[in-house]
Amino acid sequence: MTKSSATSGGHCVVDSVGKVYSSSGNDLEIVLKDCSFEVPAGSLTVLLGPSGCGKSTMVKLIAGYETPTLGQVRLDGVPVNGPNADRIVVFQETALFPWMTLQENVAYGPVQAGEAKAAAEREAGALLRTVGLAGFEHRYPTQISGGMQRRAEVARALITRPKLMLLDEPFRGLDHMSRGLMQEYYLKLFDEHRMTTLFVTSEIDEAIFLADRLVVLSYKPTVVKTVIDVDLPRPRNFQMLTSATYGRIKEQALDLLYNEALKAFDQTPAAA
Ligand SMILES: Nc1ncnc2c1ncn2[C@@H]1O[C@H](COP(=O)(O)OP(=O)(O)OP(=O)(O)O)[C@@H](O)[C@H]1O
Repeated sequence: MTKSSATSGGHCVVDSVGKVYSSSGNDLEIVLKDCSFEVPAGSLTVLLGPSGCGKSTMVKLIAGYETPTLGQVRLDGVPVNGPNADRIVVFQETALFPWMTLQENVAYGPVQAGEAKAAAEREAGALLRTVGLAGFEHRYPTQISGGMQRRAEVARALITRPKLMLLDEPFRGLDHMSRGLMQEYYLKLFDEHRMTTLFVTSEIDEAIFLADRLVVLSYKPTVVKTVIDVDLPRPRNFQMLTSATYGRIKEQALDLLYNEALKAFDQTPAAA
């Protein structure tokens, strides 16, 4: 995907969305309660909230894998009624096909959509180089590290030119150093393509480092506590983590999250 071919649009509106699950027996659990926020087109919006508050549930509703109990999700004004290639989700777990090379994996979507294999693989190779996988195009997923798999995963999502990228804790489980590098790779791609992104995390530093805006969630029943504009310049670098602006945003987000994290902790059943 070249800069000029980057997809436009992707303005996502989450409008008064609620989600109730029925658990074992007839008990109902209100996970999301009247949540409203927007992902502006071309923005990198981060959904930040304590573990278990319903972040993945929100991603599933926006992706169209599940239906809201109340409210509506809209993409560029059109109500979301199910999954569609205009919204691509990258999960924490790898979904690469183990029997295909990285290049074949990344080219898979366009080839399935009818693009010539050679052209799709050329583009796949270029994207793999952008995410730092030059020289690994012909390796199989089991022959590379977890961090490299995540990068190939992002390349595979990008090649389909979705209107909205949904990344659900894609770097969770990686060691500290790999996670930092992954954040840098994603920011480089974002600076280049400005693809509309909703990035989900429970890590506050990751959230601020990446975001144009933070949507901070409470604990269940979950509401949007606040939206914080992250007015750090782009391109970002790790020196910014010690800036006064960064400190101010972190303090604001931490104040909100601390009490919610305590609630989450209190509701966690004690180990037997
Ligand atoms: N399919 C389902 N059926 C019933 N309850 C569900 C279902 N999916 C999620 N839940 C409930 O929704 C709550 C929120 O789960 P979710 O995975 O969305 O949270 P999360 O914020 O993404 O968590 P984490 O940060 O730990 O990944 C869970 O505690 C669970 O009780």
